[in-house]
Amino acid sequence: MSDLPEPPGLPLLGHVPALVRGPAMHRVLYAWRESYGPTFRIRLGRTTAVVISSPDIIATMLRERPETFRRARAMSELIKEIGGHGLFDAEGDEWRRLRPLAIRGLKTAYLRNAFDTITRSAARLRDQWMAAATGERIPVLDDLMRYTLEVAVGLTMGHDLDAIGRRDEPGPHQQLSLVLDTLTRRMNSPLPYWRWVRLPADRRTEAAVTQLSELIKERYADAEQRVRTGKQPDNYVESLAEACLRNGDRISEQDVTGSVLNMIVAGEDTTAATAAWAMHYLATHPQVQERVRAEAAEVLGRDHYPADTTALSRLTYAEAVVNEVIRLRPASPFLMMETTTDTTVTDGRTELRIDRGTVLVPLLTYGSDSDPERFPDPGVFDPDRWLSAAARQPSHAQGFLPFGSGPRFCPGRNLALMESTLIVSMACHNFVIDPDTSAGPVGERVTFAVLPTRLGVRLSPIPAPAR
Ligand code: HEM
Repeated sequence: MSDLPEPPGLPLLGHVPALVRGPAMHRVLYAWRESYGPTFRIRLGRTTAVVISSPDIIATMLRERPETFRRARAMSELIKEIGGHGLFDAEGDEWRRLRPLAIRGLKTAYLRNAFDTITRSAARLRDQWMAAATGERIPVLDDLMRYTLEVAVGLTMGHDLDAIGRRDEPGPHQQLSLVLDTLTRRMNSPLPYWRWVRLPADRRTEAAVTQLSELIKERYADAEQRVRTGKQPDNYVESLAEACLRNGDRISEQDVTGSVLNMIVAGEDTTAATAAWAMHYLATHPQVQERVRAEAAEVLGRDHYPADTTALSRLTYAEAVVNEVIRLRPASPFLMMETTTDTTVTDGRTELRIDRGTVLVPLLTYGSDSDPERFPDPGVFDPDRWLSAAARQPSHAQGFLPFGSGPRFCPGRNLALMESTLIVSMACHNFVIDPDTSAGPVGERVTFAVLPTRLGVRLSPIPAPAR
């Protein structure tokens, strides 16, 4: 490890200033990857981390969990401290216990009410956009954050937060997006300042987490009652209650609040960012917009959005748009991991010996926007590439893991694709989308997800008879 190349950094702070102040963090890592090769070292304050881009080594790291590799301890501790401990940051036996519960809970939610919950929120969003004046700047990321939060709360707890309708009223939806900002700020801070002094943003984040935890506890108590009377679970908390009452699974109150919060936070910003980037690409690619519109006209007819999952599954071009957005703007381009033991990994060409406790940063999607071997004309936004037979070849997926891989693969992938595809299709079916750069050019900001900044669009409703 000591012979790995390292970009120039500062004494004490190492590479943190370059990562925080430069362009979005993953872009800085990509630039260093170009100069220093597939494996290099960086210093995050006193911690040395190894950045890895070899697809084979990354696949091994993701597969050998939770035994040999884990999420970075520092990050897990921050999530715990903020009160959001759950599946994402659990390790070892705790993770083995929580993972099947989460998978079963999400499956229950998908099967029973995911579609209705998503369309209810999409309908509210459509109404809100319809009510906006033609030509008004629509802050799509904010709107889509409320959409994904509303869906996540509906699916996990069966509760209608109505974050879209009540957008100007106080509530967790006003502050929840601060959670990832706060986590990121704490992660990048050279000192754990929040243990001595809380900034106003820290206090607001903690208040939002407390508020949501109270809601989860309430909903779980109700779910227990319903399940005791023989009701079949309809959502994630009911599924947890059933596992506890019927199967005797050990689930504490903390398991429930943490798991649900964790699920909401893991799914909200990532999916909202993907849908918001999709709106950006649609606005700047009118010919793609036109094709989504033509597909929607054929599949949806006079409906505003798909009537059922069969209609949704026929929106293949809209889904290709989402996949292409994820290729160019993956919401989670890297992970922060750690080894649990001394180990050696290899991709057949190089062998990397890693000491126990070393922080590792696998670049999950490196090259997806620049490698012409896997993605011809990589810089071009071309949804058609996802409709070709080549898109189904395993080599296409090599080194492109936007949802991770192995035993900790993202359990929310299908939900994220459903939510985003529905927005893409609904938006083009109901509106002409134009870019609005009055706030400046669109940029990127990394919290735990890569979010678009200054993104606005203008929406012109398409009169119903014209559809
Ligand atoms: C476009 C949207 C999304 C992206 C790009 C994304 C990406 C990821 C990635 C990269 C991981 C790490 C996987 C690994 O360690 O191998 C992950 C894990 C996770 N995601 Fe997602 N995700 C998205 C949406 C969602 C949604 C909607 C939910 C919840 C409903 C969700 C819940 C989770 C959870 C709970 C984990 C932790 C799983 C575990 O550690 O066992 N994600 N996601």
